[in-house]
Amino acid sequence: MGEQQVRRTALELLVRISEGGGFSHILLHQTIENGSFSSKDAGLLTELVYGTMQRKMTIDYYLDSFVKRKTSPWVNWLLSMAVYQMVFLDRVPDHAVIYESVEIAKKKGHKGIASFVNGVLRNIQRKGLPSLDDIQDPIKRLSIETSHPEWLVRRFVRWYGMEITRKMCQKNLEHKKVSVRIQPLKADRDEIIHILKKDGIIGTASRISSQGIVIQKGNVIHHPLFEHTLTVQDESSMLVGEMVDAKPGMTVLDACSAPGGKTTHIAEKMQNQGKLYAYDLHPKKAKLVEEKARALDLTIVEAKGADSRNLEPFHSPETFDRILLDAPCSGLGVLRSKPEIKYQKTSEDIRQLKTVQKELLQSISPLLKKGGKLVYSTCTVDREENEQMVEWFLNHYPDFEVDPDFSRDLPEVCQRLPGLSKWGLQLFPHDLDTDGFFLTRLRKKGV
Ligand SMILES: C[S@@+](CC[C@H](N)C(=O)[O-])C[C@H]1O[C@@H](n2cnc3c(N)ncnc32)[C@H](O)[C@@H]1O
Repeated sequence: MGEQQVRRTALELLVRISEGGGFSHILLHQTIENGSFSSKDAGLLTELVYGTMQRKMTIDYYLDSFVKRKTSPWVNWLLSMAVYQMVFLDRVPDHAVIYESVEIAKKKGHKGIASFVNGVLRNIQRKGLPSLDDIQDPIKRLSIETSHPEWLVRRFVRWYGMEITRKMCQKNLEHKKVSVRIQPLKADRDEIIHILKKDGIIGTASRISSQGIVIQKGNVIHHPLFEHTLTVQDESSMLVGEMVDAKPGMTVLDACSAPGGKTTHIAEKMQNQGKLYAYDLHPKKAKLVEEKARALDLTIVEAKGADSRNLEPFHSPETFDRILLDAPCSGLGVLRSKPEIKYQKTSEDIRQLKTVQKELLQSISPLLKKGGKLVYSTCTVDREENEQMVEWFLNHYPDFEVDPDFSRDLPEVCQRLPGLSKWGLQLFPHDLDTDGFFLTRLRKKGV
């Protein structure tokens, strides 16, 4: 496949993602799996899609003074992709970027569009880009410089201050390393690191989970160990499995389980002994949990499609030793792998999600045994969905408290992070190079 075909595919994906036709990481994965991409082509495709999407607001700022007429979405994305390569990538010389972009414009549009694209890009080359220093307001500047909508930057700054917000927004522009979790009933972490090394994949032991390996070099997805022994999982998510504190023989509920990364981790911690009920609102997604558990030989998992706001027909009060509520959330912690989220989410979405989070907490909490533990987690950096949600819950359910052992039980590397508060731990992406993530562990009083 030639580079021009890769660029055309990248353009199609960018248009689709921006029109809400799918998440970037899923579409990229499917396109690469189904197409005949060499690993070099797959690398370029990923770079173009992620890079252009990540930097869209900065690129729009640059393009603004050069594009004086309304353009169709694909032309806008074609120009954006070209600017991304000219400004942020060294690998292709500008004249080649302009040539390729004009060729694509000719094929996809007509001569007029091709000459418009040529004109804009040559103008940029000749005149240079406007300076970001012209933006006086520091919030606006950070917003444009790091491509995060202004309302979001204001929200972050209000809660976490300018310094943390800046570090987080800058981190969100970087590539994220892949990490995997080993199935400990099948393999030993050091052994796996050794096997991977022999196959040219360099992995290092996670500081967050005893089962985690951070991949420093190489592609683990096509390794024969994948699927039956290894699960791709961000280290922040592994922290959940560590903190649920599930033991062999317990009865455990995972209320929002799909696609099953945390369910299977908990089942591993239980050494596949006891019972683990895993629900998800969408039966199709619950099937994924079942498949994942089967692939890892974890037979204690029973996955079902159900609304966890109404589990009464299935379970009596005070049934579970442990409950995980990995709640549906705004996803503002995973902007490195789903950059489009930052442009699509609204404060109204957050308001609606908070209602669901509250309803879930209300309905599952009676199912926990006295003395039992409930982990509440989200993959977002949003105080309303995190700390304030915990505060609301504890105010309304005085039979719960933040587990006094919560911070003591955290891995050492998490114990002095700035996001640790009396409500739980807010991990920022720049803290430990993970996703942004929140978790807390609550305990039902009475024993
Ligand atoms: C953050 S994801 C869970 C990720 C999962 N714990 C993992 O580690 O793979 C939240 C999940 O909650 C599910 N969900 C949303 N509302 C729900 C509800 N009312 N009852 C059960 N599941 C729900 C969504 O379908 C989604 O799969």
